[in-house]
Amino acid sequence: MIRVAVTGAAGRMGGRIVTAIKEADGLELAGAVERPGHDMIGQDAGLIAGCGASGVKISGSLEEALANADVLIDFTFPEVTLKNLEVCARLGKQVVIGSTGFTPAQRAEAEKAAAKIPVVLAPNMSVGVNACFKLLKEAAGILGEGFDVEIVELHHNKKKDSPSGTAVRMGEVVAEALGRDYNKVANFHREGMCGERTKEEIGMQTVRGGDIVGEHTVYFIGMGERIEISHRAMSRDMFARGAVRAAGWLKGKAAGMYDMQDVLGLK
Ligand SMILES: NC(=O)C1=CN([C@@H]2O[C@H](COP(=O)(O)OP(=O)(O)OC[C@H]3O[C@@H](n4cnc5c(N)ncnc54)[C@H](OP(=O)(O)O)[C@@H]3O)[C@@H](O)[C@H]2O)C=CC1
Ligand SMILES: O=C(O)C1=N[C@H](C(=O)O)C[C@H](O)C1
Repeated sequence: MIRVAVTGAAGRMGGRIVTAIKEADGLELAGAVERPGHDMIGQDAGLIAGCGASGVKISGSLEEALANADVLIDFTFPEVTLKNLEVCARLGKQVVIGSTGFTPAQRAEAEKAAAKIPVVLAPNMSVGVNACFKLLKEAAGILGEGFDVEIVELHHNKKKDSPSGTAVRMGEVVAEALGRDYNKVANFHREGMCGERTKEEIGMQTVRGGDIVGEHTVYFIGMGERIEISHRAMSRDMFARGAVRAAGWLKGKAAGMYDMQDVLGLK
């Protein structure tokens, strides 16, 4: 049995992950964490998730929640994730990270911790989005320079980071396939007399509103034709199932940084 602890257990993703662990074969919930002082501390994590009593109380201490766990699943925020990673590296626990919005410096910090323990870090745990990454590479390779690339993502009004981690990864995949540097060609802002579109830029547009779970479209726009590769998430459950699958996959893996392409065998 693989014993899993979950941070942000009372959050939007945390609850779905607690439920997905309960539904998975070979894994069990061993710990649940919220920030110290959170209203839900001391409550049963399964009851808060809506999947029935789990016997695991939400704790304000990561160390306590990890005491009986092999692996941590963390969907919180980069600053929190990095602190949690440090604790896991010290205690020799495996980690699955779904948090998004890492700066390059924060990403480098995560890589450092992953030299000590096996870590899966992915901006999107769904099979569909990971298939899209492959399709995008293929499409960009075929279409080449003749098509303008624009990426549009839509999310709920509580999302804190922009553009989404998934949209950034899509931009990186397309840029790499076209021999461009994403950090140089991504264009996040057009307003006023901003001039004609350059051939190289990749437009990154963000929409926020209501309860949209997550939608991503990459447009390849040519003269007289347009290709759109879209993914729409209908619920958070497939992200949670992906994270739980990654937690199972980590068993026996060497220290290092992995992503969902490794977990799904898509590399
Ligand atoms: N990789 C993927 O497939 C996906 C990634 N995400 C990413 O996951 C992250 C979380 O998203 P979401 O669940 O919607 O956000 P939520 O805000 O609903 O959840 C985050 C949770 O973490 C809690 N938290 C804050 N600080 C700590 C701490 N120190 N220790 C433990 N828990 C803490 C928050 O508590 P409080 O509310 O009190 O601050 C909250 O309950 C985001 O970065 C999002 O982009 C989301 C979906 C899919
Ligand atoms: O915050 C969210 O909700 C989501 N975040 C991820 C991202 O930033 O890519 C994945 C998903 O689209 C939902």
